[in-house]
Amino acid sequence: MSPLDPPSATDALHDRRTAIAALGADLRALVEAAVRTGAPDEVLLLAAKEAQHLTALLTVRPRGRAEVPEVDVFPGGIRMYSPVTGAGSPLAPPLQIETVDDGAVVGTCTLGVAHEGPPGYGHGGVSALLLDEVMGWACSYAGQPGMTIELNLSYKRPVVLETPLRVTARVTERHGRTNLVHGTIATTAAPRTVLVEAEAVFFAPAPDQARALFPSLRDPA
Ligand SMILES: CCCCCCCC(=O)SCCNC(=O)CCNC(=O)[C@H](O)C(C)(C)COP(=O)(O)OP(=O)(O)OC[C@H]1O[C@@H](n2cnc3c(N)ncnc32)[C@H](O)[C@@H]1OP(=O)(O)O
Repeated sequence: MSPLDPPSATDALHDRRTAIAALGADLRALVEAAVRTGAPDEVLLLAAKEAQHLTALLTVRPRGRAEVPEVDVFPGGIRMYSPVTGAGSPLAPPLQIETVDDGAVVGTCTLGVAHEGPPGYGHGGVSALLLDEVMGWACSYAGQPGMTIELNLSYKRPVVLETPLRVTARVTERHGRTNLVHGTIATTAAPRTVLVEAEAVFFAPAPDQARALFPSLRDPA
């Protein structure tokens, strides 16, 4: 089993994750519709009322700011509400960590108009988001989950929206708790044509640092 495979889930956990993902998918469709709509003002105001109703429906036992959701595996595992990979997040494309290819971690996703920077193209910050995530997974895959302490990007070509993307990352060097990581974004149709390239430094906090940063962690080691 790869370290990226989620551990087997109980039926209740599976059902909860399925329900979270169903809501996430519809919220993403709603966000995309909202940023593309040409509906008249009165329809927007009606939709705003409906959105307030939904917010009230969901504001039940909200989790604390630093609480790890019970449906997650942290660190190094499934994050249902991640703004990048989270099936339950309306912000996430969501990116899927699909394969580990020759030591590299590969993620795939398609950006929508909600992720737009220049018209028709992805926002540069969204590219950084995708790369940061997949580079983080590369550290986890290499056995040392960590936090980004440096991230440098080179934007070579614009990232087209509504086009399947391939994000790759690989740890190139390790020095103690520090990992140097290389990452790229390309389209799945032309994986050799690099659109965005990144170099990053990740740091794996020592157990005492991790305990201070993440008080709800059960096993900081
Ligand atoms: C699988 C899911 C993937 C998700 C990936 C998402 C990744 C993220 O987005 S993480 C969020 C963004 N990153 C952060 O918030 C990190 C903020 N930084 C920090 O909290 C701290 O710098 C922390 C905890 C990492 C290190 O703490 P600190 O007290 O600096 O530790 P310290 O022991 O002094 O430094 C560790 C090493 O890192 C170096 N370092 C620390 N910060 C930096 C920095 N900003 N730039 C360069 N080097 C740094 C130090 O020089 C030191 O190097 P060495 O061991 O060679 O002397």
